[in-house]
Parts: sequence; C-alpha cells; structure tokens
Amino acid sequence: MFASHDLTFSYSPLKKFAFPDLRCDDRDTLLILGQSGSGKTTLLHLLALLLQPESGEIMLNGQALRTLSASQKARVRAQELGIIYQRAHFVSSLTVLDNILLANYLGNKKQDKDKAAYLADQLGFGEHLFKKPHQLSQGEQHRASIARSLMNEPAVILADEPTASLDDTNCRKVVALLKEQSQSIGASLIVVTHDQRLKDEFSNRVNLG
Ligand SMILES: Nc1ncnc2c1ncn2[C@@H]1O[C@H](COP(=O)(O)OP(=O)(O)OP(=O)(O)O)[C@@H](O)[C@H]1O
Repeated sequence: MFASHDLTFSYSPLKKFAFPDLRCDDRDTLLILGQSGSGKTTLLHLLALLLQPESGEIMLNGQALRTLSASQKARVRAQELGIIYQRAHFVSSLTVLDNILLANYLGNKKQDKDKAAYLADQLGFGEHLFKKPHQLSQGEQHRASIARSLMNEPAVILADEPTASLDDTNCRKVVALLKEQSQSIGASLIVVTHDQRLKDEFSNRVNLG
C-alpha cells in the first residue's frame, strides 16, 4: 500500500503547494487529474522521492520514506518505484533495448531481455528495440519509457502523463497494459494527467484543480 499524508512543498515563498492525502492499495489504481500548472509533476516527483517535501509523509507498505537517507531513497526508487516521466530520458548512445535493460542494472537485478522484448511487443515498438532512442517517434519513446518502468516489477508505478502524446487507440492500449501489469505484479498504479480521456478508465480519482 502506497500513501501520502499532509504533503507540502514550495519552490519559493510565493509558490506553495499543499496536496490532498493519497492512498492506493496493491493492485489498485489512482488517477490524479489537474490543469496545467496545478502541480501534477511536482506531486509525482515528491512521490518518486525526487523532491523533498517541506512536511508530510510518504508510506510504502508501512515504511516511512521521507526520512530515508539519499542512498536508501535511491534504492527504493530503483527497486520499488516504476517511474514514467513526462519526457522520456534515455542514454542516446545505447540502443532502446539497452536503455530498457538499464532499469535492471540500476535495480541490481538480472537483465531480462525476454521481458523487455515481451513488453516492447505489447506496447507496439518491438521492431525498434535495436535502434537508438532518437530514431523513435515521441510516442514510441514514451512507450519505451513505460516498458523500462515495468522491468523491475515495482511495488508502485508512477506515471506522469503516460498518454499525452498518444492517439486514442494507443491511449487505450497503454492504459490497458499499465492496469494489466499492475494487476499481475501486485503494484499500485498512480497516474497524474490532464488527459480527460482517462477519467472513465479509473474509478479512484483525485482532483488537484
Ligand atoms: N523548478 C521549479 N522552480 C520554480 N517553479 C517551478 C519549478 N517547477 C515547476 N514550477 C512551477 O510550479 C507549478 C506547478 O508545476 P508542475 O510542473 O508541477 O505542474 P503540472 O500540473 O505538472 O503542469 P503541466 O501539466 O503543464 O506539466 C507551475 O506553476 C510551475 O511554473
């Protein structure tokens, strides 16, 4: 179970955020909707332990995460969190496959090429695995980053606008795959988005305004 309580954060004295409490059980989903600038990415980065909250707590299966050391946070991030960033970040000199396998390497797990190939096929970019990231379209790069986030069977999948650059067909496919994966590995799935198409796909929703 993944939850946050009383999370606050500020970039400056003029820009303060107080986020609603969140809770997402294993195999459950949570959609966080908000307009551009409402703080969706900020919240996702807090949950991903990439930003330090001013106050409040983040709990994963009963463990408080806010006060972990930097190296403990890095371990949780690499092993327990599958993060899909708004913009995909890849090592440009490596193939798409090796970029996906990097998740295993960083999580200190065995590199699983079969799993990478399976996810790439499911996400519709199987024929691009041996290309360099810049040779893929934005949508394909985004799907590659989704595959990378799932490689270590994380306890929590955190997705920032996972469907923003996708047409309706691929949007449905990506949502279905994220749900199917979170079900099969027992993960909590948390999606932040302004994409109103996702409203009907998730029963648990929080609005950031
Ligand atoms: N590093 C930063 N320094 C200062 N202000 C920032 C920083 N990052 C974001 N902000 C501000 O905080 C607010 C929320 O940003 P955030 O990226 O979390 O919004 P968002 O809801 O994800 O928006 P979008 O849908 O456009 O990506 C914005 O007004 C933004 O300008």
